[in-house]
Amino acid sequence: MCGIVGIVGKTPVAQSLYDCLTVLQHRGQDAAGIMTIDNGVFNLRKDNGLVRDVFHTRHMKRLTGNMGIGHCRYPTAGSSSSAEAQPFYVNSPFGMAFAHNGNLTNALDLQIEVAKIARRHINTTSDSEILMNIFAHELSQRTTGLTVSPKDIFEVVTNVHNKARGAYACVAAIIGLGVVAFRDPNGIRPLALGKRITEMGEEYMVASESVALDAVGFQFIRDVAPGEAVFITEAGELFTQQCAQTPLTSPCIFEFVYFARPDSFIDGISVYASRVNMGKKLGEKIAREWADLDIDVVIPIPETSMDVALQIAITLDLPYRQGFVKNRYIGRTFIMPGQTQRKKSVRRKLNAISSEFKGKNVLLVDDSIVRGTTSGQIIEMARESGAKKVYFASAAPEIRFPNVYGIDMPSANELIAYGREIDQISDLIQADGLIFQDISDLVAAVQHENPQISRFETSVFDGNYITGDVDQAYLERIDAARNDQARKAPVVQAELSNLDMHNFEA
Ligand SMILES: O=P(O)(O)OC[C@H]1O[C@H](OP(=O)(O)OP(=O)(O)O)[C@H](O)[C@@H]1O
Ligand SMILES: NC(=O)CC[C@H](N)C(=O)O
Ligand SMILES: [Mg+2]
Repeated sequence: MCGIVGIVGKTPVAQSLYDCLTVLQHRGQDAAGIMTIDNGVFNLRKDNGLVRDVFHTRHMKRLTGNMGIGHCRYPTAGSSSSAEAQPFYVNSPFGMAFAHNGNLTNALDLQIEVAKIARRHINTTSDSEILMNIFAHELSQRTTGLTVSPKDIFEVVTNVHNKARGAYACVAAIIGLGVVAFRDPNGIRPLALGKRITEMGEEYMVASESVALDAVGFQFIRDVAPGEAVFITEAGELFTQQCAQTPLTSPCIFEFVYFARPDSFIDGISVYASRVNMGKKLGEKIAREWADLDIDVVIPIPETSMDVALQIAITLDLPYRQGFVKNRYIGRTFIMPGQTQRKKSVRRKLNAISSEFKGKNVLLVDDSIVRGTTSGQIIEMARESGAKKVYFASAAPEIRFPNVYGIDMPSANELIAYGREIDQISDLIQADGLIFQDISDLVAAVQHENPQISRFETSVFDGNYITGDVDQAYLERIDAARNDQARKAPVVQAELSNLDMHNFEA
């Protein structure tokens, strides 16, 4: 995923940007950055690490200015080098900071265009740096002098839509102009718009999730529409326009399953309510298909599955107990880079309360089973704690296809459900019974909160890639480039140490 935020304020914005990034941290734990504009000068701090580790007081003091953008990164393209932490910077035209959530599916083609036609140099392997240069090139083509109208900005975004494919929710801070944000024509990644009224006037903000607005006292105005661009001038005027010819809201359904915080609203859908609905649907399926099972207690696997599990217990009229304690100082395991790190983290992160398992038949609930890292180890822990039988329920269907739109699942072979039937998956994780949500029920659970949304991005479950440009050859290419084995290769490690030329330590 990745979290993005942009603010045009009336007073310094660094602290608000920082606070927003801390509540968007669940979207990206690998790197963080903030870039502000003060008197025609950019101030930048970015590095690998959690938000709280990247920004120290000395950095915050330097991030002066009433306008700026921020990013927290979960790499899904390029490398994990700190040089690929965002925001990126480009100096022409005007000077621009740029942050991106999502993943381009035509990055290679665009890179060639950027080099040959725009004659711009890309210094990293990040797709976001390419997208920034496409945007900058279109801006330079569209404008001659120093003045840029909202109409110019909207034409630039229209041209970006005509070129870029994949998922992109973006925010750019441009010297002398303001902040521009836009969302791809399918609206795969979320983007919310908010406003704060102060004595000095109105301040505007865009952010990946509405929780970021809540955190700093901005009022939610609405979601940025798929294909739409938002332009907030330096003076604080807001302009918006639809810039795509055929936009069709198709949010990524995995945002609702796992990524987003439950207290966020995305495209008019309460993430929390959608998870409760998932629990109801799955509970009803369990009641239908496992009518004679002897389940004593429902236990969630913290943290994301908790809302789903509680509703399953209510639907089945069974007790709900907290059988695992989560170490609050360990982040999310699924978005960690590399299987070795993910595997080690499960036991450090979760510990069982034996009394809740001893002599009982337990139903463990998780939001999803991706590589099976969590489920396998958790079932083992439940047995070690004395459970008699361990059943397992997943609020998402079987994940059998790679993700190309900003979730780091590049390789089908690494997915536990790839090429396997439910019984085989159950055997692998050593469950006494395994049940998955049906895809139609998952879609219904989310759609129930906003029936106007007719389509969701569901490729990891059904292999239907809505941008229409993902074929087998493409999937093989990203598998070869980004599977766990490829990322361990020594050449990549060597490359990482050479790339960093953006940061400076103070
Ligand atoms: O099958 P896997 O490859 O293990 O992936 C799925 C697991 O990873 C996620 O948890 P994570 O620890 O990332 O975050 P959470 O605390 O928000 O549940 C998700 O909630 C599942 O528990
Ligand atoms: N998950 C994301 O949104 C990642 C953004 C971008 N593709 C990167 O890898 O930095
Ligand atoms: Mg989890």
